[in-house]
Amino acid sequence: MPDVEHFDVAVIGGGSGLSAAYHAHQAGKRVALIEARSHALGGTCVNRGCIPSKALIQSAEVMKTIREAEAFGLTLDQSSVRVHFDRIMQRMREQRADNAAGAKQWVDEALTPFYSHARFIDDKLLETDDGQRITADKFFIASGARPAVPPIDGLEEVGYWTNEDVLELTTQPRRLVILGGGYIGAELGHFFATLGTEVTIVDSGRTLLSEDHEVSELFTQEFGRKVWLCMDSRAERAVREGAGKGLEITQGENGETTTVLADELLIAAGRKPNSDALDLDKTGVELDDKGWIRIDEALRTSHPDIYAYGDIIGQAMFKHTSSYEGELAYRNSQGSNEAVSYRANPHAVFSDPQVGAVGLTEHECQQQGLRYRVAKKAYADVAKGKIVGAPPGFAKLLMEEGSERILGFHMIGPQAADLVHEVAVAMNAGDASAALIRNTIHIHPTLSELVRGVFDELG
Ligand SMILES: Cc1cc2nc3c(=O)[nH]c(=O)nc-3n(C[C@H](O)[C@H](O)[C@H](O)COP(=O)(O)OP(=O)(O)OC[C@H]3O[C@@H](n4cnc5c(N)ncnc54)[C@H](O)[C@@H]3O)c2cc1C
Ligand SMILES: NC(=O)c1ccc[n+]([C@@H]2O[C@H](COP(=O)([O-])OP(=O)(O)OC[C@H]3O[C@@H](n4cnc5c(N)ncnc54)[C@H](O)[C@@H]3O)[C@@H](O)[C@H]2O)c1
Repeated sequence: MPDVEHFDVAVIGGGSGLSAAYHAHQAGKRVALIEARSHALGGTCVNRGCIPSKALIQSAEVMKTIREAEAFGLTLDQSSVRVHFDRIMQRMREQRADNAAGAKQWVDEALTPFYSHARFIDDKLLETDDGQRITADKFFIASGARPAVPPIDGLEEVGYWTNEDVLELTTQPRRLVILGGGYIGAELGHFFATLGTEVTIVDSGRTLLSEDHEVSELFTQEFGRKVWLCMDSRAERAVREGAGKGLEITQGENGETTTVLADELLIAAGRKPNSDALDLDKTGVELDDKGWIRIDEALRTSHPDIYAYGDIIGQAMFKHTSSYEGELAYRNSQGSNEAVSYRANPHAVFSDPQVGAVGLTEHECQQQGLRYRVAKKAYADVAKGKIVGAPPGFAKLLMEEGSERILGFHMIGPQAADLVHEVAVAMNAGDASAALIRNTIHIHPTLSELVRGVFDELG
């Protein structure tokens, strides 16, 4: 029988798992970190998600600036612009490797790493594939999620990419069909389309993105200028025609069936939890019917010494959110009792236009029976908005009637992801009063005047 090594804390997953591990290490605990992929510390965000996708999108943003130069009095020979796809991909891979190496260095120095796949073989007893056994006082499961592939006839035979395969490309596809117009479809669609790939997005919804309805509507309208959109569409089967591949789709309830063809097919239709290979039945940790780990407000599972956070709990699947959850879960494991709160949890879609938001959408305000007031202001309404070219886009504020509490804030347009933060800070401060922003002097001329301006509307 292999020896069992005991730790204060054991963390499964070297992505946001590093958050709980970091706080445990800072507190002087002996920490075991179990990660199946030794070359990919930092998990999805560093290796398959945030970092590589944003590195690619940066190249698209530069291309957009070149394409729009004329409007700012700069004439460029557009036909001389060359896309070196291989260099763009190489740059992304270097950034990814650099980040992963930095994370690995810290793990190797600060923690006790086990680079192997782990599963529970008993209550509070883990075994790795290479035969090591680990017990701990407290466990943290941060084993994440992977691409969900819908059961579409013929898909496996025809072949497809996920966001992970895209990162290994060396040549640019001429035409691409993307199934799914959520975060990944909007972001990678922006990357490919801006660099000249003919992109078609197929989605079952009526608009792209699950944002406040006015943001989703404007996004769909603007994004539809550079990609083909097949909305309200059901994928019936995957097909191959000559060298091309694509989807047979039906639009609407009784709509016609058509085929959308391209060189390649990218599936971006949501995520699936990595709970299936952990043998959680040995621990009593409960899953919901889709396999996400059930947790309470303290991020504790149904086992008192096992916590779970990050994508594996299926809530707000963002890097910054899982880092926050990791710190909270660690504190709760040490006697604190703080409830997780997503009230002021911001998010962004790094597409074109860009989206940034925090708090409730207008539909959520209605569903919760809240009495609210709405204000909206366009980029073109502020000086800096005009200076940057008066792009389509706006800021939208939802404020509670009477209390003046900020309920939600939504932006679509340049720098929306950065601009939304001051509202998140205000929502975290005291009574989350809209007056906090209204009474703050903002620099002129900046796009932050759009944020202040929309608060002024309800002053
Ligand atoms: C294309 C894409 C772009 C994204 N862009 C953004 C963005 O811009 N901003 C943002 O905030 N979020 C973004 N996200 C979401 C973000 O990446 C995730 O929410 C976050 O990385 C989740 O972290 P996690 O630790 O829960 O899971 P992961 O990072 O997936 O970590 C789980 C780790 O556990 C390991 N593991 C799993 N099972 C076991 C086991 N049994 N034994 C040992 N190891 C195991 C895996 O190898 C993995 O390394 C993006 C996601 C994708 C897919
Ligand atoms: N900027 C960011 O923070 C960022 C970026 C990328 C990914 N992510 C995270 O990764 C997660 C996964 O992203 P995603 O884009 O795969 O999922 P998503 O949930 O954002 O979007 C999936 C889309 O696919 C559509 N869809 C699903 N099945 C379909 C089917 N059979 N036919 C037609 N349409 C279908 C849905 O209607 C939806 O619009 C996100 O939820 C997000 O948490 C975050």
